[in-house]
Amino acid sequence: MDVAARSWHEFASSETLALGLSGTVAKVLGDAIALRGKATIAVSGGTTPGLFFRTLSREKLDWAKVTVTLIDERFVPADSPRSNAGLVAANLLQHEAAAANFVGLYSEAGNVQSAAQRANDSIARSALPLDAAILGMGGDGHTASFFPDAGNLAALLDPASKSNVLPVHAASGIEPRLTLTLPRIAEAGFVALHIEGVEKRRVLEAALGDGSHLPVRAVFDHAKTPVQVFWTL
Ligand SMILES: O=C(O)[C@H](O)[C@@H](O)[C@H](O)[C@H](O)COP(=O)(O)O
Repeated sequence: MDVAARSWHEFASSETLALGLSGTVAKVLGDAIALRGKATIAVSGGTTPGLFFRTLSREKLDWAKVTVTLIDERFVPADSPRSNAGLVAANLLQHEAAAANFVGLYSEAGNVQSAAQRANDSIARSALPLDAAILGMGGDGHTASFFPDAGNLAALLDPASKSNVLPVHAASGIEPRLTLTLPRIAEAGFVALHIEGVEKRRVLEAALGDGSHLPVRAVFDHAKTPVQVFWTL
């Protein structure tokens, strides 16, 4: 299968990358609002996106018409230091973007399977189709919570999946996880992969090489639009 076309956007610093990605995302969301009266964006957690979030939070657009959700979440409450919802609340849903609507994936359900079912339904009601999906990538080539050691990786990456959100049990994910499935991400109008550093560039190049089975490759193979890679040293 040919790898989906991709675009490589290289920046001199994290600061200029954050400005470039924020400006691009703000235009994507503004165009969606102009066309449909609303916009949805799913963002990733981790250590990389903080500066991008803080920069995007100051973009001037009709944030009240924007729904922000998550690409994936650790099965922890929002007040946990491991929570992606907490990261987004503290860094993105501030300033101009404080007016946005947020739909998380975690709920107090007794277990991650029940939480995934609840999230599956709430995402269907309020966040699909995504106008923008902003992905990160781990050093093992995972993106979202598509961990190589996930027991249900085939289900997570099934391009024909009807599920929106699935639970994930993977030792490398630390806590149980909740993640959007590959098709819900691949269907987004704009898909960006935000990675920083030489090592992650090497991992991505390996993932895009012939015969690679690193999970991030599935996004490039199935995205309906060229994946926009935003990278800096
Ligand atoms: O919940 C998460 O951790 C993210 O959604 C995950 O997919 C992240 O994007 C990668 O693990 C990269 O994380 P870093 O930015 O910390 O390297």
